[in-house]
Amino acid sequence: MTESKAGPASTAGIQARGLTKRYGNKVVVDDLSFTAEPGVITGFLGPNGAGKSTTMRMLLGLAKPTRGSITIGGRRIAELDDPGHTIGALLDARAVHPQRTAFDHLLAFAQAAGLDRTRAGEVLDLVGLTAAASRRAGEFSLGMKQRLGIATALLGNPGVLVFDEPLNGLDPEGIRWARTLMRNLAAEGRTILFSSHLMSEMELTADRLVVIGQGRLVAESSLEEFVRAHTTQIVTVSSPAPEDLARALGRAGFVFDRGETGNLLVTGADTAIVGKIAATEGIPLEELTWVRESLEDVFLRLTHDVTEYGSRAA
Ligand SMILES: Nc1ncnc2c1ncn2[C@@H]1O[C@H](COP(=O)(O)OP(=O)(O)OP(=O)(O)O)[C@@H](O)[C@H]1O
Repeated sequence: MTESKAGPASTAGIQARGLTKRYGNKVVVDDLSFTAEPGVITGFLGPNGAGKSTTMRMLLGLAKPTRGSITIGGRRIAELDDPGHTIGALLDARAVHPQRTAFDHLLAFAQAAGLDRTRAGEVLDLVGLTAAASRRAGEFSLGMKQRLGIATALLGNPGVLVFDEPLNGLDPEGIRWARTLMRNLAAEGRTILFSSHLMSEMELTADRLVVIGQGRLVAESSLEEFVRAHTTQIVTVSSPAPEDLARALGRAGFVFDRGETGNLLVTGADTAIVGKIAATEGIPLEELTWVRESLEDVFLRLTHDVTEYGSRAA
């Protein structure tokens, strides 16, 4: 391979259009449309069972859509001239032959794809596994298996990379490494689609978010827009006369919850308004500050209604 160390041979985006998958009576992916663009890390976020893996499997031609399509640059995987150089994927890091060494694992994939054996060494290096090249994959920790899976996905130097829960099992240093790697791959113009069920992982890694719940699209936007559109500001206020304060806020039409320390959590207000109400009514205050709803809370709220396992996610 001559182009293996340079950028990808070609890049294209991923487009899902009305993608639907039914298993028996169950619709697991439901009329899903989204895009993932070159040069961008697209985070594919959804609770357990939301349909992320099924969507990725349809992209890779491992499951057949019941309706709709998911394509790379407008072409289904079966229609690509050179799929091995176009798309690489990590679907299940545990799917390794336990007796094979890391190098032999990569060599087997490289040979099947018609790649030079030197490429196996190159990708081992890229994922920091050179020192473990002759160790059996069966002895690897999940984090090391994730690295090996990422190396396998990179073998053909593809322009499109699909990673299913790549941060699972990685330690903090490994997570930082994977984030930097994805960022560098995107900076080279590649399309990166990576899934997670944790907003905290997305928050620090993704540029754009595609959020799904029970197979349906819940949100698709840049991370910035997502924050702007969905996070609400909550004012936390406490007083030695909490019932007077609660009545005053209620009269002013504000919605609030009661916090654990006797404080009131007011949604849709700012500190100036709450302070003014208290001052007008002569109610003394002990604390008056605001907190932004966490993105994890936003994600749980948005997906709760459409989430089969909503009660378990709490
Ligand atoms: N081959 C199959 N036959 C029947 N049902 C399936 C099949 N594959 C997936 N499902 C069901 O489809 C739903 C979506 O599963 P999928 O693995 O795509 O979700 P996910 O978002 O990747 O979740 P997780 O994070 O738990 O892997 C689940 O209810 C799952 O049980």
